[in-house]
Amino acid sequence: MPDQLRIAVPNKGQLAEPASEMLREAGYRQRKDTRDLVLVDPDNHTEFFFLRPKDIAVYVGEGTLQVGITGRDMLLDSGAPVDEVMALGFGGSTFRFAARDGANMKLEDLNGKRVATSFAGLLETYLRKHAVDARVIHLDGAVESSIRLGVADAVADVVSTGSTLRNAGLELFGDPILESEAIVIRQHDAEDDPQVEQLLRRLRGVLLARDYVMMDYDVRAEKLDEAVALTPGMEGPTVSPLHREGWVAVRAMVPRRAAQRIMDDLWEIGARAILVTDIYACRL
Ligand SMILES: Nc1ncnc2c1ncn2[C@@H]1O[C@H](COP(=O)(O)OP(=O)(O)OP(=O)(O)O)[C@@H](O)[C@H]1O
Ligand SMILES: O=P(O)(O)OC[C@H]1O[C@H](OP(=O)(O)OP(=O)(O)O)[C@H](O)[C@@H]1O
Ligand SMILES: [Mg+2]
Repeated sequence: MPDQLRIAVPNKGQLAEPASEMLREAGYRQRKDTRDLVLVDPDNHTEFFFLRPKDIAVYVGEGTLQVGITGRDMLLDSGAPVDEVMALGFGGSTFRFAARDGANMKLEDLNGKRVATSFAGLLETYLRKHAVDARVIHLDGAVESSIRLGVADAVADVVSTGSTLRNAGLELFGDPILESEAIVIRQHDAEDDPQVEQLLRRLRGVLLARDYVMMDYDVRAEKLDEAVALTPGMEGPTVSPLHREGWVAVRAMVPRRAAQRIMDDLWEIGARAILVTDIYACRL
């Protein structure tokens, strides 16, 4: 019997719900009560620990938990000895500088100034790399208010829609510091672990099932090459005989976003009975 796989999952905030949803889709049990801190999934020999997203890299870095889900910004901020092993496509945000609207700040202008952030590690690394000598004011959250309240001259914060910044009367400046999203992390140089490999395969399957649909259609045999160019599939489409002289049936995975355009193009070359279905789960 293998040891339990121990996985760290955000207990609250922007990543908590989508992370649990993805694990559920990958066939794992997830908590029903958002106050639960631990959940055992005996069928999968897995234990889930619900922790603050910022702490997850610390636990995984110490090796007490083999795998965790957190934000890329939080991983880099922690400085923990962990690696990003998979991007999960949700919890997308950009880490950016902002200052009072109309201040027209540039990165160099931060020399000698105070910059408030809740990602001090990430910010200090960036300032050092760009040889900017600013004082970093470490706050826990609601960083946007710090300028108005006289605690800082600029902020470095997570931006998604930008509405929090706008409401606080701030404007962005400088290049984006980091593009972040939810990721899976593991300890540096972690040994191969079949349970972890299985988790990653399952998550990859969920991502594919979200991003791709299955397309089926009938086409004249002489048009098959043109059709296959439109729907190359993952490893080549399945082509089956059709009980109709001169026609074949084709089945291939296509990107969900492109499905309507591909259907139009297939129709143009004479394909008919074009069907699109959701993929419930997959392993490629
Ligand atoms: N508004 C947002 N939209 C999308 N992603 C976001 C947003 N705010 C934060 N994130 C991302 O979600 C991850 C977790 O951030 P979150 O704000 O949930 O944690 P936190 O600040 O520690 O918790 P809380 O805000 O509940 O105190 C980070 O990687 C961050 O980049
Ligand atoms: O660009 P927007 O779509 O407005 O989102 C960005 C805001 O979302 C996060 O705040 P959160 O609710 O996590 O609060 P926090 O500052 O206390 O972490 C982040 O820190 C920004 O304040
Ligand atoms: Mg937050």
